[in-house]
Amino acid sequence: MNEKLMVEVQGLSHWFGIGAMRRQVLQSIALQIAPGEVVLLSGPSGCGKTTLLTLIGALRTVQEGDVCVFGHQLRGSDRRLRQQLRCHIGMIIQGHNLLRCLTAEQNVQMGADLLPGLSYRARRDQARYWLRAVGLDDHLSKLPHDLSGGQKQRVAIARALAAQPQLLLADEPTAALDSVTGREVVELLQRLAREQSCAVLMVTHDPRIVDLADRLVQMEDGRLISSLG
Ligand SMILES: Nc1ncnc2c1ncn2[C@@H]1O[C@H](COP(=O)(O)OP(=O)(O)OP(=O)(O)O)[C@@H](O)[C@H]1O
Repeated sequence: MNEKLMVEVQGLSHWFGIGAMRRQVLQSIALQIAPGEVVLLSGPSGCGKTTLLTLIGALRTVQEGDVCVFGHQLRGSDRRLRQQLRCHIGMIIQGHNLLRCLTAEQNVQMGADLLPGLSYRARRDQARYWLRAVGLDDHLSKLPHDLSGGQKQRVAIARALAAQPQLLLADEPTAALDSVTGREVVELLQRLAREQSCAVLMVTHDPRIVDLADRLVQMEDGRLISSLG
């Protein structure tokens, strides 16, 4: 285990289903991500990208292989450790996952609520800062159903960033965004990676943001087939 790495995956395999329906979706994956590194993960639909992301994000039980996050082994880990680690992992998932009864500002403030020792006002200021950073300062008090798909995606991104994660896992974060906004958002993620030594692993099919990555990793049929630095 290398403690200087944010993520160290070795020999990771994963199966879904039981009995005759059991099917292997990840095959002996190896992946390392250093602090401040932005890694893009791409590959055909169904090849296992989201499964890999959720395993690294401590949202699934590791069946076989090593998954070390911030130097902690997830295989065989208890629920408390996974909960503690998740406080430092930002997730931007497909479908936004915003709370419908909360405004954009309140949704983002939930991210800042994970930071210890901040007053209500400081957490609110954090929420406003990140909403401004994703270009939504005019939409603070809107509920999710009054926002477009791209705006909801930006609120979800602001919420993840407001928690100042050490590791950010993003599943197609630019999918609902136009090319200018998509690039701006990824530039923001890149800046966060640099300034806060946060590691970023992003699933994307978006060729417009490839140049913003430190490394491109390609996946096919549950295997990593290439890694270009
Ligand atoms: N909970 C589950 N139960 C059973 N099979 C699943 C489950 N989740 C995913 N799978 C299957 O595992 C395989 C990998 O799915 P995964 O969502 O990781 O792929 P993906 O590369 O992220 O696809 P996409 O680009 O379409 O989001 C697919 O064949 C999928 O149908």
